[in-house]
Amino acid sequence: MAIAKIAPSMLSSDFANLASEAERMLRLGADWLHMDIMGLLFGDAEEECLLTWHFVPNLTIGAPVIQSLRKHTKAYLDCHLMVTNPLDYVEPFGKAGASGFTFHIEVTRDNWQELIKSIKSKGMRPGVSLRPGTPVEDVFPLVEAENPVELVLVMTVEPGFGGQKFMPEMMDKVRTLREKYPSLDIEVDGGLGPSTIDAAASAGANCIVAGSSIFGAADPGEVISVLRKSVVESQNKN
Ligand SMILES: O=C(CO)[C@H](O)[C@H](O)COP(=O)(O)O
Ligand SMILES: [Fe+2]
Repeated sequence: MAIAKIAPSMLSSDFANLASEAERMLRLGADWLHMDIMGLLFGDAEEECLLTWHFVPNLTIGAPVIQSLRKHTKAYLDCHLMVTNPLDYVEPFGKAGASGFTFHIEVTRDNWQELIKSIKSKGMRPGVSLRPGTPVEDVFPLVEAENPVELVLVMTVEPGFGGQKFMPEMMDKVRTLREKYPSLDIEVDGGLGPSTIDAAASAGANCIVAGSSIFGAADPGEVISVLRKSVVESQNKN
């Protein structure tokens, strides 16, 4: 059975105090720290990408920040790369101490085999993510490959920003993946919190990313335990 992992999205933390925010999340029960890397070239149309030079309309952090944080924690750093050229970042993220390296399928149609191999060669765990408009079938070959991804991240908001509304219709993708791959790590990301977790957990998600609902709560530790309880209870029912 895929183990429950609660991953606070550090995008909602106080970046000026990243090390202490990370330590606080781990002390409150987090399993992983989700690091949102947003940068060059992420757009719906290739032409749009070339014009805007962004994959999402935002910029966050890069490998130097991962390297700095790594000096303060041994935690699993679950890196979600919203960039159009992930292959260029494998080496710097590997050197910086990233644990998981999740890239987007939309920008890796031609080179995902090379990318997975490269991620593993740098000692990281490969994952693939899909935007809300991308069909779930697109990631099947990557899970079934001889050298497969070990995690599928189903975006439950349009990538780019924290604090958006959860898209329940994405749960069909999670259900499909869970039926096909009983022990796969299936991660959901965007708008997760106490009011949406049951939908994700009952669909079969086991890795839960949550930013604003944890960092914005009066009692973040309580939110982490509510998220975990929902995943564990759903798994026990099945
Ligand atoms: O990948 C992301 C955005 O692209 C973030 O991980 C995600 O939005 C988490 O934030 P929140 O829980 O506040 O929705
Ligand atoms: Fe993310």
